[in-house]
Amino acid sequence: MSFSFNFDVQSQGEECPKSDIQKKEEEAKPDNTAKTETICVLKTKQALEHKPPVDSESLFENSVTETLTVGSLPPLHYLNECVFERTAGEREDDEQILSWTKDRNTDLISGVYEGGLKIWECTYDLLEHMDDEGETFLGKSVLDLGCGAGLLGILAFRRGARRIDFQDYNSTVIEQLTVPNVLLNCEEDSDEEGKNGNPSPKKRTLDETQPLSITRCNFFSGDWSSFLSLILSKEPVHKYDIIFTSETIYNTEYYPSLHNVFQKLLADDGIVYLASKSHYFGVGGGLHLFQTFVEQKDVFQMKCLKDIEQGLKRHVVSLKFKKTKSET
Ligand SMILES: C[S@@+](CC[C@H](N)C(=O)[O-])C[C@H]1O[C@@H](n2cnc3c(N)ncnc32)[C@H](O)[C@@H]1O
Repeated sequence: MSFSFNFDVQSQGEECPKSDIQKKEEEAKPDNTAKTETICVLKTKQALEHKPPVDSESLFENSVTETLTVGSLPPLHYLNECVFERTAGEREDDEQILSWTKDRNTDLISGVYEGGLKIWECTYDLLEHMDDEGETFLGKSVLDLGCGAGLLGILAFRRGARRIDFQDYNSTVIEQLTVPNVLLNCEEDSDEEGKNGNPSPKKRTLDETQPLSITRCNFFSGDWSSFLSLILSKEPVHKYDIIFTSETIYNTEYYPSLHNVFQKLLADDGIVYLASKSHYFGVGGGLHLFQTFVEQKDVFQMKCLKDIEQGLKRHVVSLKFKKTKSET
């Protein structure tokens, strides 16, 4: 598996798949010059809620399923990303990101495709950290923010979380990758049975009252501001006990909307687990810039949980609401 990444910050005059809002703006512009500017400036995508399809068979056509095992965590199943290279033309892809990323061999096109079709390195770091920490997730409400393949949310799902919401910028990622991956994890693995049919220690960590049913999961696409408005529009407003977010702080432009999601949607005693590289070459963001941003906002206490020194430096951190004086 390759961990290299190619950022493609949109250059002038190139044609690329566009978000609905970008398309609308272009229609209103009379000439091509304005069109190019619009593509470069706007990075918004209207939030949508996605329901899993009734007939999901076509999602798995010509696919190869992989299984990831980390320590004592339940095995996590997912589609090998090479399926999109072979079947891009046959899949639903209004955003055209499957064919675009295949042809351009790019990991990220800022504001168009935010990288969700591959599993990024820090997801593995965060899974390892969750294994070390032994979080059970029982009865918790979890958000996998910028989920891509959704392995962090799927871990919470397999471990008995009460509600798991998945959000990705791209609707194609949600429909073609996240939803199929959750479906692949809806059956218990036979190797979780212990000897004589008794539950193994692994299986006992699952909440027996929570069936592995996709009805516990919700799926959203769209940019973070729009996603936040959508969640806040539902009464009663839902707050999350745990927010996972891996490799989502590469672009400093998105820090205000990301921070706003944390601030508005995290439960008072909730926790954000964030995993990131120290620095993202090519786009400029990274953990230290985000930490400065968080300190300036003065809402969250950020704590380092794990540093990984091999290869590009990576980190796992947590964010919790700062306590007011009366609470301490
Ligand atoms: C590099 S991918 C990481 C995917 C996954 N978390 C992983 O670690 O494999 C970054 C993710 O952040 C999300 N993202 C980035 N910027 C966003 C924005 N402004 N609004 C909404 N989502 C965004 C995208 O959905 C994308 O999947």
